[in-house]
Amino acid sequence: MGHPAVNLDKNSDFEVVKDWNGIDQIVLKVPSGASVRVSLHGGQVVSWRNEKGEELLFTSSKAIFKPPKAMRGGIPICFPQFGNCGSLEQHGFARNRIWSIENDPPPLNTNSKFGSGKATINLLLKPTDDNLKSWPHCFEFRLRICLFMDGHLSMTSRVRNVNGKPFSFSFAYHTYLSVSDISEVRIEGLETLDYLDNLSQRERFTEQGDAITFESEVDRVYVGSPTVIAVLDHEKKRTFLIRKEGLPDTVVWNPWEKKSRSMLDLGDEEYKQMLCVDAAAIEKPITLKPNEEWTGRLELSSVLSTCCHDHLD
Ligand SMILES: O=P(O)(O)OC[C@H]1O[C@@H](O)[C@H](O)[C@@H](O)[C@@H]1O
Repeated sequence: MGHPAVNLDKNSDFEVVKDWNGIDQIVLKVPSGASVRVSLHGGQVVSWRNEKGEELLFTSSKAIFKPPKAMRGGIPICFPQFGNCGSLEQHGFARNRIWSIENDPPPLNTNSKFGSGKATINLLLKPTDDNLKSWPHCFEFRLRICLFMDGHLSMTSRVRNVNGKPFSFSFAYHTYLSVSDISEVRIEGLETLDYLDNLSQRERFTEQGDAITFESEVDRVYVGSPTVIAVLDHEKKRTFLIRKEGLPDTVVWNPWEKKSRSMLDLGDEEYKQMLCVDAAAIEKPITLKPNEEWTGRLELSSVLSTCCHDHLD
C-alpha cells in the first residue's frame, strides 16, 4: 500500500492523513520509529511497523481500498457478528462503517504491561438508521488504539448498551499477521484445546499434541484459549505475542491455495505470506444489560524468537 502524505491535523499523539479515497487515516508514531496507521473506514488498523520500519501486518497486493467493504489485511473489527453465524453481513457491519475520532472519551482503566509512554487515538462508532434496521440495538463502541515506545500495539474495545433491552453480540480482532512463509510458521498456546471447525459446519474437535503448523486450509475457532498465544516465524526469527483479555476464543485462518484463487482481493500465492490469528468472543456471545459495558483488549508485540519463552507463562 502506498502511503499518502497530506497532513491535515496534528497534535502530540497523532497525525491525520487522507487515503486514496479521501478517507481519514490516523498515523501514530513513537520516537523509536515504530508506527501504526488506522483507517476511519472500519476503525481498521491498516499498518503496524516496528522501529526498523518493517511491516508486521499483511496487506493483500489486490486489496480494495474502497468503502463499503473492508480491505483485505491489517486488523478489521468483526462486530456485532462473526462470520456468517447470524442474519447480518459477513463479520458484521462495524468493519464497513466510517468511524469518528472521539477527543474526550470516558476514562479507561488499563494495566498495560508496556508502560505509559505511548501514542493514542480514540475512535467511536454508533449505529446508523440502516444498522438499526438490521440489528435493532443502540450501542456505543469505543476503540482505543495505543502504540507504545517499544513498538507494542494495544487495542481496547468497549461496547456499551445504550438500549432499553439486553442484547448479545460476537466480536473478533481479525488480525492478518505478515509471515515469511506459512509452512515455516507455528502457533503455540492452542495445543489440546477444543475447536469449532468452520470447514466442517462448526463441528467440535479437540486439538492433538503439538504446536499448530500449516499444510492445508485452516478455519477454526479455538474455544477457551489462554491469554497469551505465540506465533513463531522460523525464517524471520520473529515471534508475535498475542495477549488478550475479555476474549475467550482464538480464530486461526489461512485460506490456502484453492480458496485464495477464488478471492478477488487476494493474490493466488499470497496465502503463504499471511496468517490470521484473531482474539475473539464467538462461542458464547457477549450479553449486555441496559447500561452495561464490555471491554475486550488485544496487545500485540513482535519479539526475536529467542526472547519469547519468558512471555509464554
Ligand atoms: O472474506 P472475509 O469476509 O474477510 O472473511 C475471511 C475469513 O475470515 C475468517 O475469520 C473466517 O473464519 C473465515 O471463514 C473467512 O473466510
